[in-house]
Amino acid sequence: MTTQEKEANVEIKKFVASIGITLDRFISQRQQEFPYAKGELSQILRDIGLAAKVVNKAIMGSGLIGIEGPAGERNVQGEEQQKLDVVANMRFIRALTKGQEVCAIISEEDEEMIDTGNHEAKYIVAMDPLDGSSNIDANVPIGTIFSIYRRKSPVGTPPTTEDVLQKGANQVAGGYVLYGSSMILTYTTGYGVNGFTYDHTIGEFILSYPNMKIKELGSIFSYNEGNYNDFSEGTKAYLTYCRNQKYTARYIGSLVADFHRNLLKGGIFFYPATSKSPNGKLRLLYECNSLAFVIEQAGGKATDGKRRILDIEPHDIHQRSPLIIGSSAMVDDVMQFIKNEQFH
Ligand SMILES: O=P(O)(O)OC[C@H]1O[C@](O)(COP(=O)(O)O)[C@@H](O)[C@@H]1O
Ligand SMILES: [Mg+2]
Ligand SMILES: [Mg+2]
Repeated sequence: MTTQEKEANVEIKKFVASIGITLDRFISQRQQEFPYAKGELSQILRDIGLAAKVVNKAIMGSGLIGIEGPAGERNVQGEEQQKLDVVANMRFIRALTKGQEVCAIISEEDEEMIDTGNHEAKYIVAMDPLDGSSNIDANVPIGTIFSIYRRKSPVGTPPTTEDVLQKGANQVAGGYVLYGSSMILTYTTGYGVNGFTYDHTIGEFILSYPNMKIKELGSIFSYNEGNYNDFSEGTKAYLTYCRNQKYTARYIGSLVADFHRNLLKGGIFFYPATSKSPNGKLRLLYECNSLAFVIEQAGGKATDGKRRILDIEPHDIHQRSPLIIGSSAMVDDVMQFIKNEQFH
């Protein structure tokens, strides 16, 4: 072999080595750690990755192909649906149905549970197909949030509401996709949190954030200042404490983006009960549960101000919950301030 060929070989090896592990390979490697695993959950994670690629393409080109703006319908929450809410919803439902490993889906955009017809399938998916809808047209990062559960009803029968009304602690996987300056898929199956960045030059998600951990004590606090007057005295007292600590205030208004930033940098996000949303604004089954699973696996905490989010028994697929989530020491501090308010 000539020197040139040897050098070229070295370059090729270097290039190949520089490509991190792909999501696909990571999933397969992890699956081997569970001898009983048959690949169904792996397939669902792949289906989510596929749908995310398609949705990302639609988002990137939305201004060019006229899918910005309202769709002219309202969803079950009474919110005006954006065209991209509808597109993302369709794409994720299609990918999960065609993947054949999911028997039922609940979505922010659908009033009722969706029976996919895959009655032999063992899994349920709860999803917020497009999170941060109010930011779509402003080109601000948005996301997708998902939770995966094992069904409770017998395989081979139609899924029931009992299958979808499960507490967060029953999740077998939870995560989100962030559509920002780059697309990042982050998830946990209960064995740590890993983040994958999409490399569009090779069309693959590449492991870029292995074994993510959140700082015990961060210095970012994140909430909608416009709701301040509605907050409880304890929450207001904590916000004063944050200001006195010279913490940094950051609020994007897309839950996934605010969450991801705090996960990387350390911080706390909260959307408490307000007069407009007495039970909080965010939805337990397809916004709070998944992020609570991820944050706990990263060493943080998530509460509704009274209970651990993952212990809340749901009674309605679209029920809302106050959410306080992030660095464990900061969540403990808020809880202390809330506890103290009862004594004043
Ligand atoms: O505009 P507000 O009241 O601050 O609410 C922002 C919150 O609402 C949401 O946009 C709700 O999610 P959807 O966009 O999926 O409906 C969150 O992403 C975000 O954290
Ligand atoms: Mg949302
Ligand atoms: Mg949404």
